[in-house]
Amino acid sequence: MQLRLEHLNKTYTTKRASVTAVKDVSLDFPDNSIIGIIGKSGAGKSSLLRLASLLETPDRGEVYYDGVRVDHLPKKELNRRRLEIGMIFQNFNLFSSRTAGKNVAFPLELAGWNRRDIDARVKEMLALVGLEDREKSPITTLSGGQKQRVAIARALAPRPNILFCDEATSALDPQTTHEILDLIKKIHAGMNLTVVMITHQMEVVRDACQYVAVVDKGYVIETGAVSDVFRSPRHEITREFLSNIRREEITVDSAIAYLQAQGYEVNKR
Ligand SMILES: Nc1ncnc2c1ncn2[C@@H]1O[C@H](COP(=O)(O)OP(=O)(O)OP(=O)(O)O)[C@@H](O)[C@H]1O
Repeated sequence: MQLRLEHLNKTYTTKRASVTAVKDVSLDFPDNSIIGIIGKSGAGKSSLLRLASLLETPDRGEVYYDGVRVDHLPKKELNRRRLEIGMIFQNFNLFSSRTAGKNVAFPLELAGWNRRDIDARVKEMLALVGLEDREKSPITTLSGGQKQRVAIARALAPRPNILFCDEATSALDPQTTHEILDLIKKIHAGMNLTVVMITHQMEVVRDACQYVAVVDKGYVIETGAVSDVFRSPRHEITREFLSNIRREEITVDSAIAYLQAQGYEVNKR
């Protein structure tokens, strides 16, 4: 699906203050791409995601899915559009009283699928995420990575054509993050799906996304293909995100020094 945002604005007013979280945001990415939206805490990423995923309506501006305007839809039409949207979250948002299989079944029950089709789809989705043997497992017995796999299976079970990921790997260790991003990329390659990832980690953008938008103080300050933005970032905030990943990367020399200190013989060739 092709997602287009035009001049979106959103202001939240509380008793104490009024905050404009999204300011004149326009974005337009190719069909079925993996898009990263990166920004610091409070930059407006989640607010933007809520507008793009139709959870909230903008004060001004427009949201288009495949060229059709979808903000401010009447309730019935909005509910129909919601079936086209999958979402996964940092804290998984699974039903802890249900098994893995029953979590995946939930949106299909809501959509009125019959029992036989639900059972078959649950098995298919759990196999897709590598958890075919955990259908009957209570959620509480699963690791963080396994929980996110169940959440992905649940989000994609009703065959949405866009998947929003809200800091989906932020609660996971680096190895599990890597595995979940690989899974999302594998699934994306096998189906007609646009993926929008909200993140504060440039590694996630580097490892999984084709396009990126950098958000700061409500504005999109830089956007483009990931390869172009990594090669020649134009904005200081983007450069800061990039230098953060470079600092965290293990250099060959530091890895060799570590292994030698552990008593290993290292052949530098
Ligand atoms: N429902 C709301 N009511 C009032 N203010 C809000 C609401 N949602 C967001 N804000 C404000 O809008 C600004 C942007 O918040 P938002 O959560 O979108 O940023 P973010 O980039 O997702 O941050 P984080 O990574 O910390 O979640 C913040 O100043 C926040 O306090």
